[in-house]
Amino acid sequence: MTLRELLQLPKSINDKPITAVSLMLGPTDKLTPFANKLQAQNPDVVEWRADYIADDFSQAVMWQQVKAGAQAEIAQKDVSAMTEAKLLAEMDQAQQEFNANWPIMNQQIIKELTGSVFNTIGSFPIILTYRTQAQGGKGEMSPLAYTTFVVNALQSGYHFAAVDVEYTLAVELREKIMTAARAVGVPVIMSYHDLNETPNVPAFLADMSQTGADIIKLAVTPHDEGDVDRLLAATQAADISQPLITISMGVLGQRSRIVGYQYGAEMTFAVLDGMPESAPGQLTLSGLQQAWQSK
Ligand SMILES: O=C1C[C@@](O)(C(=O)O)C[C@@H](O)[C@@H]1O
Repeated sequence: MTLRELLQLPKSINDKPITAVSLMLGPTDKLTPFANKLQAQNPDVVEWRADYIADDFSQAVMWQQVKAGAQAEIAQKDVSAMTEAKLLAEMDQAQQEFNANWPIMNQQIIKELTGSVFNTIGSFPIILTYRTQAQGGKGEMSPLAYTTFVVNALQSGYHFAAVDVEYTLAVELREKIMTAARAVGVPVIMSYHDLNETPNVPAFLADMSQTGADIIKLAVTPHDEGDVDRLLAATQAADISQPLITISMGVLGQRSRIVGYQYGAEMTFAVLDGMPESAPGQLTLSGLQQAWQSK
């Protein structure tokens, strides 16, 4: 099956790869300007980089907010030391209750976050990605909290075109996400970023292919042109059953984003004009299209 078929995208009218742009908005950013640019520039899919927002609604952050409110209330009261001790004990109790209620609250928060993304840009197929810091993203959640976030988003009732799972996540957590994805008919992209070098690409692709994921994505860092060639050659020679997305990052690797499809990379990530890149070396969508036209 091709990646286009897996993601249920319309047939390509040219031979070009699927174009993806990333949505990287934080809690105070507005979605509408992004949505307007999206309509105007029209990529094939949008990757929701949830790591830009999810941590602002983590259990620790939400408890800090609740606690600050309660503390402000106590501070306003003129209370004796004894009463204060009692109020602090009540706060402990409140924290325990908060923790007990957290799974349900978390579910609700994630549903609302997902809903706001789908209500604004849901006319585009959306890939769900939570990228950890170790893999080049902003996400600082624990592996378990990351897993819970992704599982909840998958179960929120909104249908994602695909879900990204980091290859570095523990096998049992990866399996949890894959099981949840399968239950709602969402294909899994197993992804790995090497932010330092271009490793042994054939070995990596073969190992990643064993995970049972539907799509394999490998982004690496070149030190010279030879590294970029190596990535492209390994993409072409890959003997795995899943569709592939391979990227050589940084300016040096930029040509992999333009010509990678000729070697078998079925999706390429670009930037909407006037938006920040989600990984080093991304071209603008218009720059990418110009590069294709001038070939
Ligand atoms: O995995 C990828 C590919 C990417 O890292 C890139 O190099 O374009 C950009 C990320 O947002 C995405 O999740």
